[in-house]
Amino acid sequence: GDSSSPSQIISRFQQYLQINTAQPTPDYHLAAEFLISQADSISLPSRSIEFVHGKPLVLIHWPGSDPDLPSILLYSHTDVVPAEPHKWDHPPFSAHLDPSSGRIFARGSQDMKCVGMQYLEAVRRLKASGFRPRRSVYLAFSPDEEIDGHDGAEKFAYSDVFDALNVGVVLDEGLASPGDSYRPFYAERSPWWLVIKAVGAPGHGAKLYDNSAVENLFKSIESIRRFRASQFDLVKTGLRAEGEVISINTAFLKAGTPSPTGFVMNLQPSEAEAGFDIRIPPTADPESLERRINEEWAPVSRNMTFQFKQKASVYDKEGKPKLTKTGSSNPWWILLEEAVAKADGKLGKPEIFPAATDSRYFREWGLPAIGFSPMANTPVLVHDHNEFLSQAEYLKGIEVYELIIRAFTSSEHTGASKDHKDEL
Ligand SMILES: CSCC[C@H](NC=O)C(=O)O
Ligand SMILES: [Zn+2]
Ligand SMILES: [Zn+2]
Repeated sequence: GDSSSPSQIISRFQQYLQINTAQPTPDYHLAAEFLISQADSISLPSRSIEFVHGKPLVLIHWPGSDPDLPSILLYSHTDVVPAEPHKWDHPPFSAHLDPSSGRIFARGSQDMKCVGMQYLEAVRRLKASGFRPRRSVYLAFSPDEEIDGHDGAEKFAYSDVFDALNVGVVLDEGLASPGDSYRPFYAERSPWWLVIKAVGAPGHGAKLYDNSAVENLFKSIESIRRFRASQFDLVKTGLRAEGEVISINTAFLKAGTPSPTGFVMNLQPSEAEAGFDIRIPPTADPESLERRINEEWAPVSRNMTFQFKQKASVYDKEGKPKLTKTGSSNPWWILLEEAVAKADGKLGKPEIFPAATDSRYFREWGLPAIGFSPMANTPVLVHDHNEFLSQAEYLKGIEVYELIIRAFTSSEHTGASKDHKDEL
């Protein structure tokens, strides 16, 4: 049929969603093959690059008429988080379209196969209309975002391939919005995965004594919980947005002496451990949090040690907090606002993304990166059961990207890129 018809557009989205790219065993090759076939069908050159064997990144190029201008990078990740099929109303890789609501159910429908395909559809339409971009446009489809991006975005952002693209601005994922405004993100919180460990003399389960491992750990946990409550209160009272406070949540608790029937009940263990997922906004002071960890959460005086399983810096290469400028100080931001308005959409106020995205690897170079997924009137279902996006919202998002790409590629401002960032 007509490749520009809504049913064909939706069918291509469904095809991408049906490729099972769930961690920890994503079918990256099938996804790459599909994406390359999409590039072929709109006559754009593409390549599949394996910075790490078995983990292809697909790069598609729409050459601009002024290739010396910094380019636009339309970025997305191809992997998705796992799903528990029996807890879904429709199989998570069926991309079932509910005829009455128009909802498409699939893992990845919001995070973020929607965005990757919308970029492609927007380019397809602009190209068909005869539009020729001034700047070059690159589409990158990257592996491994969901497991840290080390073999995906990080390798890419540090590669010669990336340097050769002369990227001036990156568009990456945002979050759905239950209201009618799209949500733009100018920064994200840095993940710190902290494991604290306490040791202490073992003893009889009937004895009350100080400095057992578990007592030592509990003192830390009490302090951690007070800190957590103080941060959460700022959100509950509306003083801060979710992305503006430090979050800390328990990932695991570990202590006890195993026995064939469970745990030994009358023995106080000599070691106890806990793991925490901490997220720090770039607006917070990481040194003061480190002091808290050293002095209150894992003090040597209480026989405690700690280690980080993950510790992303809040600073970029130049030692500045990883923030993309917003509003009138960033010409890209203005272009985004104008494009969304032109599409009759609303743009909410800039937010800090509460979790991690691959944008951190681009912001690390001082590059502007904007998190934006055009999904309004949609519940936030990233990583949840029954993740869905309505076909109307999906189609609307393509129009929004058409206008964004038009605006970004036409603008004459020189912009800045990784090696020439003095202008932004
Ligand atoms: C530290 S890499 C983990 C990346 C992951 N990103 C999306 O959920 C996250 O937990 O935020
Ligand atoms: Zn994502
Ligand atoms: Zn995710």
